[in-house]
Amino acid sequence: MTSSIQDVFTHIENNQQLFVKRLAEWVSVRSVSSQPELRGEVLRMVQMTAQHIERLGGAVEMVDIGTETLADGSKLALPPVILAEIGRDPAKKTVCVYGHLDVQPAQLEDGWDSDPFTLTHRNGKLYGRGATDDKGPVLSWLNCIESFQAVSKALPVNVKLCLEGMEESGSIGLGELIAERGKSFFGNVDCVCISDSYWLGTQTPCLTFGLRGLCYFEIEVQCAQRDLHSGVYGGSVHEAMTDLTQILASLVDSSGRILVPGIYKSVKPLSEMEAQLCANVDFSPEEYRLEIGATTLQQHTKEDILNHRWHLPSLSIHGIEGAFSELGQKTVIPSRVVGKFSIRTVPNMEPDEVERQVKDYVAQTFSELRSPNRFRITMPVGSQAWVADSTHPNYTAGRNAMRRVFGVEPNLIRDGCSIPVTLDFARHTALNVLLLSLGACDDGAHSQNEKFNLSNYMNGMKVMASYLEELSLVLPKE
Ligand SMILES: NCC(=O)N[C@@H](Cc1c[nH]cn1)C(=O)O
Ligand SMILES: [Zn+2]
Ligand SMILES: [Zn+2]
Repeated sequence: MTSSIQDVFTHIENNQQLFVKRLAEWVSVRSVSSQPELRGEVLRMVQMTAQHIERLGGAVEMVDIGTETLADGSKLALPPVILAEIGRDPAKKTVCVYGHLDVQPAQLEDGWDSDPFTLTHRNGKLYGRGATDDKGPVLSWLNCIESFQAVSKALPVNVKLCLEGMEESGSIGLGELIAERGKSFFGNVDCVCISDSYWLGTQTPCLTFGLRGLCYFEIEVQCAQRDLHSGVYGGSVHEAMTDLTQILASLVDSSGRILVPGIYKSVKPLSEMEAQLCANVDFSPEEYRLEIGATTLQQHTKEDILNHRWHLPSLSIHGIEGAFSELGQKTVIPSRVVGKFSIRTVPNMEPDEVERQVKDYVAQTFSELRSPNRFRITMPVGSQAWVADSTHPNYTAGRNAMRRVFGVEPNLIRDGCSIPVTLDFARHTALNVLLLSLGACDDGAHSQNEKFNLSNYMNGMKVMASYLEELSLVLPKE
């Protein structure tokens, strides 16, 4: 008797302990792509995943994508990209699953309640860096495929995998690979699925069809050849931090309005359909405020909040490299500081124009300080916003799968974060990309105490299994 999708679901349910243990192994690898000293860990994570796919009978290619040049001019090898395939039945459709194996930095001292790289199960939540962004979802795909195999149910579609180790650092090198393999590895792919985004709330599942882009800036100011005692030298040096903080303060006002001249001129006006979408989704401003622990928000209605998160640019100041930030009262004048901020871009903003506007404005602001210090501004990462065709059968398959597992209609939403590869697929292929969101809004991606709900982990694997079956039914036959 052939196995059913219910048998796959039952296998998933019966192997919860094994799947949690595996996630713990993955989270324990400190695959932080932004810290060069941990590049070996990113490589180890990629190799572990490749071996896991091979154990599932997959064919794996580890593609060398070269090196990156660090701020000091040195070269560092980029982690290879995994291009793999499980199932090559020419009679079946093919989906390509994308995910990333690198994570954002984390340390206990940031305010975690447990070691960020030790998966900790508390009250039905699996706490650890990468649990939701994006190791949990990537591992879910492999567990899902294993569950089909375990009950001897053939995969309904062929599955290709594109897994990288640099997403949290701007997916360096991936775009070129997709361009190069657009007609080969990606040539027989029918659609793409990415699970690297989050629900608007904690209960209603979501499909995401739009993301903001990201323009990341670094402003370097140097006032001396070494750090200086602020008592001995203070008052006689044009301090780099003084210059930098005045520049940063000139970028955005307390209402969140970006002060760079012309930055809003290319923003696409809100359409009636977009306004309606904001009005229809299941989202509570009060739940959102309480969940993030803010006393008040910049906006107060559901529509206004979502419009600002999805359809309008925002500017965030992230930190200052070289500034003193430890506990205690170090009395130093930092000789060289690098301020870091980013602008989330929305449709029709172009990264090149944003770069020009920001650089002109910051240079003008710096010149008005009449400072003799050395100054430089760069934009290491720049990407546009991304919006998919949510009427594509790929979205129908996602919707049907979510409805089957959760018993409710998923919300169709946009998100304010960025996933660079979505643009690479749009630029170099004609493939539809579905963001099959598995994480809850309070998962804390990039934040302290990042977590993945055990229920989202387990139900997510069932959604994936059901999505693969739905794809085989809804994708048009040739
Ligand atoms: N889960 C998606 C995500 O977190 N994407 C990052 C992408 C990034 C980070 N630095 C450069 N790109 C995001 O911050 O949106
Ligand atoms: Zn991610
Ligand atoms: Zn992330």
